[in-house]
Amino acid sequence: MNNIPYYGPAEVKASLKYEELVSALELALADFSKGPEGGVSQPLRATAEVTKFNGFLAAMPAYVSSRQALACKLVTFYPNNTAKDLDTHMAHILLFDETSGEIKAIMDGEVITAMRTAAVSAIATKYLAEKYEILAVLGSGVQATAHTEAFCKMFPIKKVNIWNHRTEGAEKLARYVKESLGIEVQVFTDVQSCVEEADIINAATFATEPILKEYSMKPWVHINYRRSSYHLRILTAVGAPRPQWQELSAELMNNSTVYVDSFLSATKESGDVIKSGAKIYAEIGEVILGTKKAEINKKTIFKSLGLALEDAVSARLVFDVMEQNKKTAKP
Ligand SMILES: NC(=O)c1ccc[n+]([C@@H]2O[C@H](COP(=O)([O-])OP(=O)(O)OC[C@H]3O[C@@H](n4cnc5c(N)ncnc54)[C@H](O)[C@@H]3O)[C@@H](O)[C@H]2O)c1
Ligand SMILES: O=C(O)[C@@H]1CCCCN1
Repeated sequence: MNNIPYYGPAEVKASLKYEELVSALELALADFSKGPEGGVSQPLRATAEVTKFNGFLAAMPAYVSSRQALACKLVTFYPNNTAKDLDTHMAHILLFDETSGEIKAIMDGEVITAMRTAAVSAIATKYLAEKYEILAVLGSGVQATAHTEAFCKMFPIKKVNIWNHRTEGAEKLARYVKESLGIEVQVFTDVQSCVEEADIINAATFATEPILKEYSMKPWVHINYRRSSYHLRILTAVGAPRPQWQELSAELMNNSTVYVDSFLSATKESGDVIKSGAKIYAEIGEVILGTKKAEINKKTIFKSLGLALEDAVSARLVFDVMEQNKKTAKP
């Protein structure tokens, strides 16, 4: 138990690159959707509710055989922390040796939670969207910022539209987009106008009631009359992680082709799925595997709950980089 390495947020951030994360997670999501022969073991996360303080503590263990990644994330979610100027999600990840079960490292899990969630939304977008010029972002917190960064790195985004329920937040994110990413940006005060022209929409808020309604999305952007000239838009939705919460209206869910990260998580944890009764078309891993084709004649939603396998794969990537750094630093 002595000398277990600890990697803080700065070390984790320096070790992870979106390109590598996307490739590794794509393979792991495909393994997951293969079923038992994919070599992924991942129960539904166990959650201890702290009702008095509107929070929870979740344990998220997973094993991904193809990456030799065995890990458990412990994450707290306290939405009321915003008022205290504290992070709303706090997380640590324990990484284990797959052969012996010994602990190999403990690391910050907040950077991983932000980056792996954005990377998975980017994977869904890569497979399911057909045009990548205008990004609409609903929310301006950790996830909205990570998604903006990941999407702008991975796709040829020309403009970012931002809406947040508090305009100051949207303006802060807009300054980051303009000054650090060098991309045109516009802040909106209503959701409808923000998403109207977008090719990709990302929703990452604490909304507990739908903020995005049926009328807010057109299924296609019509360029001319031939099918090849239409392009499919995508909504990646990462919020509303509780069975009673909704970020998207039931009409929108029911009039869309719904893809998820995990059938089990979506049907047990997602208010958007449970309250709307919407049918799930496929896991994104099935699309990556090619066992389910992308549906192209409807609105497209990718509903993400967040999976332990994503944390395990990311933690393993960080560990490998840190070990490599150690070797190269030795005289
Ligand atoms: N799918 C996943 O893998 C995954 C992973 C992490 C977080 N999440 C979820 O994503 C969402 C955003 O998380 P975050 O880390 O960015 O949190 P955050 O605290 O950094 O940001 C929360 C955002 O929601 C906004 N907001 C607060 N109350 C709102 C309301 N009533 N209506 C609309 N917007 C509101 C805030 O202004 C802020 O922009 C949460 O629901 C979180 O649980 C999902
Ligand atoms: O996958 C995650 O890490 C988060 C934990 C909190 C709720 C939303 N999903």
